[in-house]
Amino acid sequence: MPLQLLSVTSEVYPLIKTGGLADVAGALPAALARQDIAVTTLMPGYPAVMQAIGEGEPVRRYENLMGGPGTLRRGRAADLDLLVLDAPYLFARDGNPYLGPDGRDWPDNPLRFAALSRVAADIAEGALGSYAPDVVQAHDWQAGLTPAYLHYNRPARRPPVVTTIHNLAFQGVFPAYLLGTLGLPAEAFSLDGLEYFGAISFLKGGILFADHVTTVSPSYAREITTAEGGMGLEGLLGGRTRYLSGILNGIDTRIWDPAHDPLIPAPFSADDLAGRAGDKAALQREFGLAASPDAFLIASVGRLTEQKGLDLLLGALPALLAEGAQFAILGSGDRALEAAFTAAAASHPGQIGCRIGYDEGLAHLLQAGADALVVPSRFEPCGLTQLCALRYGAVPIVSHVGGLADTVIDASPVALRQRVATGFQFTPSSEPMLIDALRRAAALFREDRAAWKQLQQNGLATDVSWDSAAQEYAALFRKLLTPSA
Ligand SMILES: Nc1ncnc2c1ncn2[C@@H]1O[C@H](COP(=O)(O)OP(=O)(O)O[C@H]2O[C@H](CO)[C@@H](O)[C@H](O)[C@H]2O)[C@@H](O)[C@H]1O
Repeated sequence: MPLQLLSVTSEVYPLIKTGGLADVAGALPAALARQDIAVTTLMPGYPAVMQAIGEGEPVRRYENLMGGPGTLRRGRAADLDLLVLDAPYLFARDGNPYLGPDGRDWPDNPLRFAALSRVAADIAEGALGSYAPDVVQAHDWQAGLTPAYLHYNRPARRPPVVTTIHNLAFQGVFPAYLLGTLGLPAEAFSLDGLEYFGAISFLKGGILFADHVTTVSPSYAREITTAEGGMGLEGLLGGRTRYLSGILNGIDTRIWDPAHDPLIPAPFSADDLAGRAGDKAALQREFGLAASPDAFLIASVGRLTEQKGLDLLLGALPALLAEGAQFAILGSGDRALEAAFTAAAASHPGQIGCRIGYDEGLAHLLQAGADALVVPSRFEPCGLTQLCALRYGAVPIVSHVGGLADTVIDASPVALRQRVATGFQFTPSSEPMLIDALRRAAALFREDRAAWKQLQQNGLATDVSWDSAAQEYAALFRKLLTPSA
């Protein structure tokens, strides 16, 4: 009988995605299945999700869930076993799951995600009868109240809960007066409860009341216990290091497979990188760059935010152009950064190309056609784009933080000699050090193509699949079920 895991998440690829959380929640179930773990995913019934499961099978009805009715429906979509919280007054809104059309957080976000966590706790307690999980995995602040409800309710059945932090920058902090509305007792407003600088924090609840906390890389697990990386929660996290671990993310190697990728014009593999030339030409066409096979083409893909250090990249563009390099960027986010990269492309036609928006196909083309992928993050819990880059032969140029530090081997003279390097790292995350790394990369590309090809082949040979992460999660879940643990 497989171990039954309830995964609680606010987004799942390919049903709804704003960031890497969706990729992880979408890919882990298949990898865990190979470890004899059956995952059921609880998520909100956004319109796209309701459409994907149709009617589903109603398994529980709520007359009053945070102020309105809801139905929990069982269904299957995208190869996932789903429990969907169909509560139209909370979730029947198109577009971004967290933001209204004005780009601001929905004002009722605390109610929306408390409802998700409340239902998760009910399922954990055994409310469904037909299904009761052995272990619960609560992802990010949106599921953070799950172990808090279990703590304050003191149910007879209380399976272990693992809280997984994908990004400590988002904590779900809301006014304390909401406690009653969220169905939490007044005692929860305390230092050893949800209280956080005079407000309440959903993620604090997730950390405090979980049996174990994971984050998505070993380095980030360390960084979040420091004043610099802990975002105000370092004290709590530092006091719980016995229950805190970092498990490095993978990527879905079926979706990201350069030998069989319908989203790129020319397939390739580690043994035969020749196809990349066709992909590079297509990328140059698509981004309006000069059709030059020998130009050093650097790409960037992701959310345009300060976290990702894209303001540093903006400052480094003149140096990059001075190296004769080309630059292609795909992303969306901060309006000022969107405007700045759009303007940079307009003033450097043929050298800089920019696409604002979200586009899976272009993301694949960028990875397949670019010579290098730059990720200059200020902090990075894991990072998925550099993993895709490794698998696609786009040499990653990354800051030495979090999961970036854990997944890229810098092309130091020793690593080059030993033929183990996979990319370039720089530290600290500053403009001068980024420029230095870009210059190092440009020089190697120009002067030693054999060494460059070795970097690409080492990247392609790196295991970026979910297999070892799934083994680590499986070992953790099983340990939590062992009485002596
Ligand atoms: N405009 C666009 N068009 C197409 N595709 C786009 C895109 N913008 C982003 N993507 C894709 O979305 C994914 C984002 O992955 P990241 O690791 O950068 O996630 P993010 O920072 O959101 O997530 C957080 O959670 C993840 C998962 O744990 C951590 O890896 C990460 O460090 C943490 O910040 C990548 O697969 C990327 O290709």
